[in-house]
Amino acid sequence: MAEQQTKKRISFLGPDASFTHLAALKAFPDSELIAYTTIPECIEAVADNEVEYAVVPLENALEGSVPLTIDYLFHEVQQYVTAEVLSPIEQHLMVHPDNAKSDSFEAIYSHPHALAQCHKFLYYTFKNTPLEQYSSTSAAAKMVSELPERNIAAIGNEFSAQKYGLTIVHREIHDFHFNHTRFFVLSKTNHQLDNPAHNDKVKTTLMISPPKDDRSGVLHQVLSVFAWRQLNLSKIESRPLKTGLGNYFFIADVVDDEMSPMMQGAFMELAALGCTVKTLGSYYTYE
Ligand SMILES: O=C(O)C(=O)C[C@]1(C(=O)O)C=C[C@@H](O)C=C1
Repeated sequence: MAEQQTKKRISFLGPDASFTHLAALKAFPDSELIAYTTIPECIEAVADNEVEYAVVPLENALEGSVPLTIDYLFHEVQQYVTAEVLSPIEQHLMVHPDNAKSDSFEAIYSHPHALAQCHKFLYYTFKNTPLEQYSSTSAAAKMVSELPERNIAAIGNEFSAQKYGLTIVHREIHDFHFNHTRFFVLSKTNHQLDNPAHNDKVKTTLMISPPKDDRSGVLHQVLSVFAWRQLNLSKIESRPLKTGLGNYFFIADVVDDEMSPMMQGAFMELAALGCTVKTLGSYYTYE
């Protein structure tokens, strides 16, 4: 008798109708999706075996990386990227139906990345309206739906307006088109999942801490490790080590499998240079 496949449990940045929820639905249409309030809680749920996978936002095409995700993966846990998911992002301004005729608001609430993606719209349309950061776009939408007596608005996706019964009063308010967010699917074990739109290209994400002697040219040396091996870096950026101003680690995406001979050689050379490398594993790219 076929083993009863227990449903996989997936944590995501909630509540329902966040962009992360939509990404989790795309990646795991038949799993048990469990909403958490913050990104660290999603990641800790994997660490504590409450769930098998976490879906968390990593970077946005307009705003760049989500620092909390990167810093938590670097400083707090060893987890692996088993898949990446890319989602188009459309931001709308929404209000409780009782306030649908307002043309000014006490405040506008949303996730900091969502507020930043709509900076120009907000500056030119609601210049003097306080912008309040919230844990997620859907949390902001849910709060606005529960407080009709306050003349406030939220920024979020169409799904959250429907879910929480809000009226969209300004559509597509993000400043640039082609707005996408990249999400990581995290696990305690290093393996690769099929993703809904993967091709056979594989990426590896590394967190590289330079040697402590702070000698000049170390970044050039690190880049050379990949360059002469023709290992394509699709991304590299620095993040504070939190050991003092000017101390950084680098997060890099390399377009190759970490088990390839060239990548194994790169790991050895980086160690010989005195670098510490934390790998987040290899995964199929999402095209
Ligand atoms: O707030 C949400 O809906 C999220 O899923 C988080 C998040 C993010 O962290 O960037 C995801 C996609 C958008 O860029 C806006 C916010």
